[in-house]
Amino acid sequence: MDYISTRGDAPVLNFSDALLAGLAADGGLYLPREWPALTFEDIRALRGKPYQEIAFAILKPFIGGEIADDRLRGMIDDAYATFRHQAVAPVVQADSNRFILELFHGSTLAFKDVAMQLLARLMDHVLAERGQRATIVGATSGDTGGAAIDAFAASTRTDMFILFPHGKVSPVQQRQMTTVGAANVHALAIEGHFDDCQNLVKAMFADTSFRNEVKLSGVNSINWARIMAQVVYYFTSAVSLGAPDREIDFTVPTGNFGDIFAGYVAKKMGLPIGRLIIATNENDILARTLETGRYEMRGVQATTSPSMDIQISSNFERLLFEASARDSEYVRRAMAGLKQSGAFDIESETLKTIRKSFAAGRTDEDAVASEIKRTLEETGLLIDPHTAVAHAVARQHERSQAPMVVLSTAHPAKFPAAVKSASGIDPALPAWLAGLMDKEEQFSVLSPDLDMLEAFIRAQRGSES
Ligand SMILES: Cc1ncc(COP(=O)(O)O)c(C=O)c1O
Ligand SMILES: N[C@@H](CCOP(=O)(O)O)C(=O)O
Repeated sequence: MDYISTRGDAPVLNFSDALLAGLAADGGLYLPREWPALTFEDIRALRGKPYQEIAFAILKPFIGGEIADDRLRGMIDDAYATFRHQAVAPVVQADSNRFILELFHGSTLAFKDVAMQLLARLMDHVLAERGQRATIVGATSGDTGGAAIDAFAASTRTDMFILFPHGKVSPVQQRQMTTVGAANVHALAIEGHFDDCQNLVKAMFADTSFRNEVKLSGVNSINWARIMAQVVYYFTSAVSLGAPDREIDFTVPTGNFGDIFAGYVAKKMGLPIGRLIIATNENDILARTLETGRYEMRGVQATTSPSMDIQISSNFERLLFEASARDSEYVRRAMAGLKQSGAFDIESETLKTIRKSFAAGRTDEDAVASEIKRTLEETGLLIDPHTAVAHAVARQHERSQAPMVVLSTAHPAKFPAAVKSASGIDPALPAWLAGLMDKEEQFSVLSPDLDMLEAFIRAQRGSES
């Protein structure tokens, strides 16, 4: 399978090279040249199969023959053996026609584990085959960082630097990044917002000499392999609810647009998804964009769903590319507008195409707290604030013709203060994380300065490679 950049000006790569590249050299994001298509019968045949087997069927066409089948199966099995639920991503009924897809049964209690556990194995495999090492950088608003550090702590071929906004992640999220104690991983608290961290990561990729010198790679959802691994649970949940014989709607709590874009990919591959509902907190840039056709940044608000406190939603670029019939010149213009003025307008045909598949809604902080309480009363389930954002928005978009699946992206124990204040219940961390809050932390505090950051990475990486 060939991979092309959304900006049309980077080399076409195979899967392994796209995996290691992270971001394309022209600043764009890699996507497969064409979408693998599954027939109605192919999808029906997935019913009743274990998660791992469905993962193999969905992922193989994206990887082509680059990894032997038995090796790929082994990596999938190992990745999902780390999950504490046999189904990996179980579906729980919340109402007659509303279901919750639980994506938080991995080691760090967030949906990021689903992709990150596989990504670490894929990267180590490709690096080992080539006899290479890589320096991985990542930006996190809280969950990507913990999942990445957990997944890569055992890696012998990578040095990892995770940038998080100082003081703006939950205490559990912070400790999942700062207490691992592995020599190859470094947690960096940046004085700024998540968008500053993400901009620094993109700036490091744009600095060609640094990129080549340290063999830079990335694990944010700018890396295609992250999206690819997340496509799988759209299939597992949809077939468990009767697809392909009926349409399924999904509501996804959205920040960087990676998770919901994976749903769009599943739809492109033939899964009968009716609507993909973008759910935002008060940082509602995506809901406003769907409504007005103008993507326009405003200041970031701190909320109880901090992982979605984002203004620059990286994967929206992938959607623009697809919805504009892969017009890379248009994508380049839009991204230049965003960089220069913090805004761009979506062409009317592209917007029409987006609105055919997507709808959007926002919630405020009061609604999130009420939703946590209401869901507990109605279903007995304690949900986290990100899931509550999605649940509240899902209620606005339900229709009798299709079941609604709400993606539950984090365990409530990652956000105990917000959950307790809304529900009165203090959610306990699972046994394997007991003692997390008492462990000694190790992290460095840095200002959002590219030169200083690159110097820091050179020095730390140099001392350990
Ligand atoms: C718990 C949680 N929910 C939702 C999101 C938003 O997902 P995405 O950035 O893929 O849109 C994030 C961050 O990515 C998250 O950590
Ligand atoms: N919400 C994310 C932000 C980074 O998103 P990613 O999916 O691009 O890695 C987080 O928790 O870090």
